[in-house]
Amino acid sequence: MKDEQPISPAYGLTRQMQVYLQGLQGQRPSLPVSPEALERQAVARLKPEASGYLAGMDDTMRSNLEAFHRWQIVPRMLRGVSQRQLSTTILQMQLPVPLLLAPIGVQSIIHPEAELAVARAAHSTNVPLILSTASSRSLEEVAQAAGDTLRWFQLYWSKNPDLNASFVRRAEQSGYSAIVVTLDTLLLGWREQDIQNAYLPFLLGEGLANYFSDPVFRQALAQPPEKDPATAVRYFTDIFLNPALTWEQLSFLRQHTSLPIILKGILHPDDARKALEMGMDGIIVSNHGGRQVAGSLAALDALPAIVEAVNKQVPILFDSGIRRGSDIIKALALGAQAVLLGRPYIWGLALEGEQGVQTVLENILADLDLSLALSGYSSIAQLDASTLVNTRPVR
Ligand SMILES: Cc1cc2nc3c(=O)[nH]c(=O)nc-3n(C[C@H](O)[C@H](O)[C@H](O)COP(=O)(O)O)c2cc1C
Ligand SMILES: O=C(O)C(=O)c1ccccc1
Repeated sequence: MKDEQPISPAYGLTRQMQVYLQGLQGQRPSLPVSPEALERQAVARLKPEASGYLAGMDDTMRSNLEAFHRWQIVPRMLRGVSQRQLSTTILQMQLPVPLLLAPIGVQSIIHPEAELAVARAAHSTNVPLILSTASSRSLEEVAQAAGDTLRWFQLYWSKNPDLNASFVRRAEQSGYSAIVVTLDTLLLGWREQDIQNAYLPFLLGEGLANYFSDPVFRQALAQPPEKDPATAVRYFTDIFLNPALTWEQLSFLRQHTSLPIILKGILHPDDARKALEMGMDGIIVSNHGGRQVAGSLAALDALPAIVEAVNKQVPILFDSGIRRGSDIIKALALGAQAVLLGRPYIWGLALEGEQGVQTVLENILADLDLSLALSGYSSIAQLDASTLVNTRPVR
């Protein structure tokens, strides 16, 4: 697939025709094409604990989706759109598409192949990935499955500074080319479904591959995790989140890596300015898919003011609520350089493993390509505020 150059000048059309031609042979897509149907099917397939874990705060998730609905694309005609340019450059890294896989932890509760299936699908579609610290497979194994696909490592800043430094060193050695520090999860939010189900995957040892394989983590234990998993899990729960973290400590990380550092979970323009002050290389505007603060603003509603505050000094990425190609267009038009896709690829993973992730990615990219062309654009670089109208302004 990669050699076939998945993002051809007519990617969307090629994908459409592939599906329609299969239809002539009596085959229909096995995976639901609409994200809403995909979610329904995945949720029905998963165990209640796993689908409960995927959920977030209903009102914040709804806000994320509604914010996209308030912005609408104004298509332009006859501007020559036979060739489309979807690639972009961020921090001197070439992204084939303005889309990355969001870091999502503990994928073993979704599918036995977990992050390996996702990494293979990222490779076959040439979509960059961001690996969670809390992955079910080690960052080294995932790197191998991802081959030469662009990859970044997401860091949960633990209470053990040596462990943080070790994670960063391992990521550097395994070809991860940026460190994404997640700021919005210094504690886990009040997650009603998980609490109702009395379910936290880590306590069952899920999602701890990077910890259990880490020399610094292992040194802190009297017995290796294989011998005494209960104590290892307890040590993990003691250290893995660090609510004492403050801006000043970001300089520690700066000293420990030459990789670009990108802060994930920014929602206020003053925090974006603070990131610039601290010499950070990029930010991700995100409300964590509505999983942390019930009643928080939609991530998309936070984007314009942050774009203004950052004033092009560092790249801005966006996530929380991306479901279709048109959502990508809207986030880019509002000033993001690229977006992260979260739950939709996990729904694909739940239903069809690697193939499911691949199909979800092929579909959203085909949709993006066609929607871009039909809106009158031959390059994502042409998207700007004039692409959109805000039909229902915020109260
Ligand atoms: C099940 C689940 C686990 C997640 N785990 C992580 C994680 O380990 N690290 C992180 O930075 N973000 C994590 N996120 C947040 C995503 O990276 C992303 O911000 C969010 O899913 C985007 O919203 P969307 O799902 O609406 O696309 C997780 C999200 C979900 C749904
Ligand atoms: O569940 C999450 O949203 C999340 O970000 C997380 C936090 C700790 C470990 C794994 C995932």
